[in-house]
Parts: sequence; C-alpha cells; structure tokens
Amino acid sequence: MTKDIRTVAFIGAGNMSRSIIAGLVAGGYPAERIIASNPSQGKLDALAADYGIRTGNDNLAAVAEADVVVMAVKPQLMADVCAPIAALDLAGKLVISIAAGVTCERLSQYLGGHQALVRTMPNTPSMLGLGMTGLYASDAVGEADRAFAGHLMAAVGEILWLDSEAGIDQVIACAGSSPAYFFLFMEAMEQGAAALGVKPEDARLMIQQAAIGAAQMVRHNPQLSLAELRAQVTSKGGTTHEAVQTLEQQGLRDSVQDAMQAAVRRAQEMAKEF
Ligand SMILES: NC(=O)C1=CN([C@@H]2O[C@H](COP(=O)(O)OP(=O)(O)OC[C@H]3O[C@@H](n4cnc5c(N)ncnc54)[C@H](O)[C@@H]3O)[C@@H](O)[C@H]2O)C=CC1
Ligand SMILES: O=C(O)[C@@H]1CCC=N1
Repeated sequence: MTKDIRTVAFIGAGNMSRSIIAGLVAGGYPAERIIASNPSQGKLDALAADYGIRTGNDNLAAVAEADVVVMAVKPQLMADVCAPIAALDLAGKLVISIAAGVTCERLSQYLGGHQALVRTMPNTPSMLGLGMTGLYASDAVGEADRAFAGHLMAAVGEILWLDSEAGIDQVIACAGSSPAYFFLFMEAMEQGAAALGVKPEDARLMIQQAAIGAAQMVRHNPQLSLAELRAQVTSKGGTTHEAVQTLEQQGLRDSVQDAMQAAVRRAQEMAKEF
C-alpha cells in the first residue's frame, strides 16, 4: 500500500468502482479518503455500509474535494459527465479513467484540456485483490502522479504499464473483458454437468475448484508452458485426451481468437463514437 494517501473520488459507483473500492479498503487504504458519487442512492448506501467510504450524489462536490478523480461511468456518458467537471479548477488533480474506448486525447478535450490523465483498464477480480490493470500515461503526467496511479491499482492486483495507448485495447481483450470468457466457459461446464445428471451445487463446487486449481497451477509453475500443464492432465489414451480433442475439433482456439479480436475492434469503434 502506498504511503502517498490522497483523497480519491470515484465518479460512477457501478460494478467496476465497487470492485476497486473493495480491493483498496481490504488492502488498508483509508476508507475516509475514498468518496463515491453516483445518481442512484442504493449503490451508495451499499458501498457506505460495506466499506465505510464516503458517498454522495454531487459529482462536482466530490471532484472539488478530491486530489484524484477516477472517471468510472459508461463510455457513452463520459462527455456529459465531464462537461460540468471541466468548469471546475482541476489544477493539481490527477484524473484516472477506467473507461473502455475513451482515449486520453478525447478525455482531455472533455475536461477542458486537462493533462494530468492516466488511462487504465482494470477488471472485476480487483474486488478480491486479484485484479489485472493496464495503465497508460502520456509524457505530460508527472512522476508522482504516475507512481500514485500505479500504487492505487497495484492495491487491487497486478499492474502492467503500457508504452503506447493502443496497448489498452490489448489489455481489454486479454484481461478487462476476459473474466467473462472464463465465466462463460464455466457456465458451459455447468450445463454439461447438468446434462450428465450432476446436482447443481455439486457441479458448481467441482467447476469452481477446477478453475481455481488450474489458475493457481499456472501461477505457481512459471517454468511450465500452458501446453505442458495441459499435458500433465492428459493421460495417453485417456479421458482428457478425448475431451480436449473434441474442443480442438470444434474450433475452440479460433473462437477465442475471434472473440479477442472482436473486443479490440469494439474498443476501436468506441474510441470513434465517444
Ligand atoms: N465492468 C468491468 O468489468 C469493467 C468496466 N470498465 C469500465 O468501467 C466503466 C464503468 O463500468 P461498470 O462499472 O461496469 O458500469 P456500471 O453501469 O456498473 O457503473 C456505472 C455507474 O455510473 C453511474 N452513473 C451514471 N450517470 C452518472 C453521472 N452522471 N454521474 C455519476 N455516476 C453516474 C451509474 O449509476 C452506475 O452506477 C466503464 O467505462 C467501463 O468501460 C473497465 C474495465 C472492466
Ligand atoms: O465490456 C466492457 O466494455 C467493459 C470493458 C472491459 C470489461 N467491461
């Protein structure tokens, strides 16, 4: 946890802000230095109750008080939400965006030319401190701000600094969106288990343990390639071979590659739209 404690305002208190706030508070970031601003009260009440942070409905009051502003609304709302914020004195404030498909240049325009911007791409496992965040900052961002943004996101998982802004779209495909790919795979397994007559609660337990176990095997065996880890499960002439062959024949690899390219394409389209 960073010793550089600043007041951080989250503008938009949805799924992703909640994930980051949960991870920050669990990691010891002082809750009284975190503010969440959102139009609807329900999410704010839940955040205040669960994490003891400060909340409000007034974006401008939150920004005025903050040293660091995390822009966490949907990309299509970013322009409208930024317009009144741009009228405030933002000097000395660091703005961190987590939005997909909103470039630094566009965000800077929305904020009246503000330059102290770090663009990030986190993911929801940040909630458990198991997040993955890519970060990009232009040369205009000072060393202390860069370090703060890095420490903030490192409090909720691994971080990766990117040399170019295009790298953010690669992070979207590999980490921002990808928890959903794993959930989909697990949903498909849940259906497969049901078709085999497995009780839903037993299926969930087995799928969960296999997924956690597989991810931890990857983490704890950096010397082994993913293909080698797969080979360790795959006995010659055995059951896994049959299952994996079926997935291969039905084009799993191509599907995954197409999906990742679709995510990047959509991010690029969004950068033109928003
Ligand atoms: N959900 C995810 O896995 C990830 C999301 N992101 C990005 O995070 C951003 C937020 O996404 P989610 O949290 O998933 O969406 P969400 O819909 O859960 O949260 C957005 C929040 O913004 C609030 N909001 C709407 N108008 C507002 C306003 N005028 N002022 C303040 N708040 C307002 C909404 O009430 C909502 O609570 C998006 O830009 C998305 O691209 C980035 C990485 C991963
Ligand atoms: O689906 C989205 O657009 C956002 C960005 C990455 C994950 N969720």
